Amino acid sequence: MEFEPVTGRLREVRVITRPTADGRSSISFRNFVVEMPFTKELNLSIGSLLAVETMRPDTYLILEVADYVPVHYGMINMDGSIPKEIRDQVMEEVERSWQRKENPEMWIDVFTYPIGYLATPEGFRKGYVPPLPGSMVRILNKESFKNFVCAKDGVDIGTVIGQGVPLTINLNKALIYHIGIFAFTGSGKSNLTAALIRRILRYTNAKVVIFDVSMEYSVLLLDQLLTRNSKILTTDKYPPDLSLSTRKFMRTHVIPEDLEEIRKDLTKSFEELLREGKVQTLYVPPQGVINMTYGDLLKLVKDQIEDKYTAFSQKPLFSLMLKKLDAFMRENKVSKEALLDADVIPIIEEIESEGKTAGLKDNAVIFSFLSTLRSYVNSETVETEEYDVEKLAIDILDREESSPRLFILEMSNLEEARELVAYLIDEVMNRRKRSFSNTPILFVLDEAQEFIPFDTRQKDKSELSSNAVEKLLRHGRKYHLHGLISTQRLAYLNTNALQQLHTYFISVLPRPYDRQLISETFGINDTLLDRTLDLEVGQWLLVSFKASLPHDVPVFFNAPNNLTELRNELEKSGSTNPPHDTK
Ligand SMILES: Nc1ncnc2c1ncn2[C@@H]1O[C@H](COP(=O)(O)OP(=O)(O)OP(=O)(O)O)[C@@H](O)[C@H]1O
Repeated sequence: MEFEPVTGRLREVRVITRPTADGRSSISFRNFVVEMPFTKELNLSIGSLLAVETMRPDTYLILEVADYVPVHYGMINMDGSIPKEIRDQVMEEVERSWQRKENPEMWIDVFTYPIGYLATPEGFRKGYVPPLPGSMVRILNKESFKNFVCAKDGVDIGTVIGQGVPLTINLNKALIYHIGIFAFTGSGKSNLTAALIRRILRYTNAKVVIFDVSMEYSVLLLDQLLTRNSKILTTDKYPPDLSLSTRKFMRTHVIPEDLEEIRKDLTKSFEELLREGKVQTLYVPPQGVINMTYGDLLKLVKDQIEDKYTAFSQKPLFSLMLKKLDAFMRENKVSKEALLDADVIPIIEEIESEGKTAGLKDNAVIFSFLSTLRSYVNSETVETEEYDVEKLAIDILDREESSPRLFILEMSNLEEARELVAYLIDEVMNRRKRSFSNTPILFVLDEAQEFIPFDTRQKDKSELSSNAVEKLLRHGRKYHLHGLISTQRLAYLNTNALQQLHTYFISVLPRPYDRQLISETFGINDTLLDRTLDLEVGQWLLVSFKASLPHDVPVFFNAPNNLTELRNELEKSGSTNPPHDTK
């Protein structure tokens, strides 16, 4: 470990306790105040890492800077009770002394907190040993910071604020443990999402499925759509005439201001996408014409038990079937929303054999019920011309190297979108369970509060989408199915889903509740999270829990501008002309 030349001393330890965001309990944070000299050599910023001696020899506690303020001894007890004239005199004197620099009456109070790591002669390890008050505190230099924070051979996703080093992350691991992007509207969520997706497509073998309710990503990832095997799926109908459909495409998509000057090139590129058949209409069945779920079967069997016309001799068998279904679903973690599949056949066979042993006649109702059920689960799906959810799931799961890697699902109707999210995730999960493959699939949910709200409803289909996404986040990892969710309000989100994410990107969240929720989930100091309020568009705090980074250190960084990357790529592929030389 190497350090900056300027050192400080640990002056105070403060423990701050506050009620949790839900008001049910309380949470404490340790804060350490370090005194650093006020000198121009001091190289310190929010997010800098410090090392302080502890009670154990050769063991240093690592602290992260959450805030820092200059202090002048002359003003320590200054308040309104001191006469104005004296106050003015003192302040003028203090103002002059800041210019003189390196005056022992001035210093910097640095507010830090322990991030849960110790530096020992054997290297870094997780843990906490109390530091010794008064002892020396050193600042990790750029190289040591980089070694500790950034993933070796990782993918570059921007620049660490204050350090100027590239922030590299382990993208594969970030994917595995799901990703969340949280920020107030206009902070750059779509920009960061698109920048991450282009890196996922480039550096991993994952397939990406974007549920796009704001119709943004066809533009933000246009270069990827042009150069990769990909699909834009829309519930809208496009006219067969190419120029008319291109015009419609341009009309229905928002072109960011920064791309206005290449509008003509964009039109040509969209025409190319349409000509190549990369834009397809997705057939969504009218309500009710959907495949049977396990929940539907449970209801059918229950109805048989309750039906007064069902023969008494058969009722116990229906009850047995219900019991077996219940046990099967519990054991295999099959939800009621899961589509009914051939896995149910052994239960059908068992009940049939029980019926025969019990001496039921061949024409008993239960036998015809079981036999129609068997034909239903064995039936091949009716081949239709339309590109539907099932065909989409098959394409998403296609293992061929040449199969599409990027799918953008454009959905302007929210209820339809929720249904689609639920059916597609269920269909992909069920098919993956039956035919395993380890190609990762990432589902991207923008405006996640619409799909996994805190308060779900059956009526607007949010119950359906929320259950499916929760299942994806809870169990998807086993099947290499992952989620990236982005939202502007955490408070409106299903908290069960939130707890499954291990990589968080946070920018400005104006509501204290949202920030508190994050600090409690990850045990990050409130003061550090409050600094996200100062972030500018495109600046983020990355928090990872055993995922993107080698150590769990919250890190502030500048994200790349996706539109610049898009323009560069379009230029490289000859889709746009290089900008005119203005020199
Ligand atoms: N890293 C960045 N560098 C430069 N510009 C950026 C960066 N991130 C975002 N921007 C710009 O800021 C603006 C808002 O970004 P973006 O649309 O991604 O925000 P958002 O959070 O998704 O907004 P909304 O919630 O309204 O969809 C855009 O013009 C975008 O190009």
